[in-house]
Amino acid sequence: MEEEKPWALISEVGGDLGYLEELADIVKRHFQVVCYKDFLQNPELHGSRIQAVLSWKYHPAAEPSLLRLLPSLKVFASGGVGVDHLDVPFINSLGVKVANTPGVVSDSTADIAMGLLLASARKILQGHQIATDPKTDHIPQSLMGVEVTGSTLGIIGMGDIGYKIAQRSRGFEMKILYHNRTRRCATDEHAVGATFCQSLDDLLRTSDFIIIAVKLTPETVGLIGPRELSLMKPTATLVNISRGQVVDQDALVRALRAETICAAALDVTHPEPLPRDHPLLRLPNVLITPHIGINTYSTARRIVQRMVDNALAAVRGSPVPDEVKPQ
Ligand SMILES: O=C(O)[C@H](O)CO
Repeated sequence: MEEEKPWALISEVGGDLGYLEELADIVKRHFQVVCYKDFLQNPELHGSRIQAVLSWKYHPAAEPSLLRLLPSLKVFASGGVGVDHLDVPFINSLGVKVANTPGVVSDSTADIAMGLLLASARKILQGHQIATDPKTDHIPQSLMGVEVTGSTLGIIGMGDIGYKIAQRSRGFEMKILYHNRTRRCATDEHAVGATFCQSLDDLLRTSDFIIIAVKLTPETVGLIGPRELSLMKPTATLVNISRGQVVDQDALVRALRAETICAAALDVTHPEPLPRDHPLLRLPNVLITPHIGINTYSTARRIVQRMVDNALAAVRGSPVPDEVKPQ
């Protein structure tokens, strides 16, 4: 007789995890699935049998009051690499493991960083607007962009994503500087031609493009504040694909308004989305995307498969491949 599949709680199909039926199907191969809204209809019935939560970005089941309704829960399997939306020590204190999906998100996140850099430097969105505006019959001078090829790129945070960004920048013959808590080994540096910059200030002073790829931790909150922005060249562009909290947004607005830096391209903000009247949404030298760094079909499939692998391991009592330990 086939063994009964364990139960998992996911978001509603059409919601985050299940935005493609296909993604929910990957989970359903291994789990009996309860969607969040069905769970809320009858928390007593479902709560006692759910052993895994599979969550993509923020999930309301991460709230302590809800977690307490899941006495059989063994694992909170989160999609993506950042777990800043989860209270890991609290979840662990309930005997529940936390897992993320590092590695599988790096390529698509590095791609979006390069996409933002290029789109901002070469004013691709403004170009599209002009090209599609029926009233426009000339190309304004303001559409002159910044040359990417041969420029200096400063990468803040040289983990997997930062490294993939460096690999991509080589194709643009960029001079690559990086700042990281720990220096990469000489082989890694050589392979991408990256130079370690112990001093963040030096990196900020010399880079034409700066990409932030650090994790959100208490140490990185506000890492780029008024002082750091003031060190950047007036021709420099700041790209953030990490978390909004790493940049002091008020200071960024001031720097962009005063044009003490040239532009910013942000896949992340704080909060997300920004209030509709936020000044960052009105500035002509800002490009914003709604945290879509990992949003590709193949990355999504890999993430969900990885969440399933982590969840199954926890349910079976095996070591969880991507377990996140409290910092
Ligand atoms: O952390 C990540 O992997 C992405 O930013 C999605 O949250």
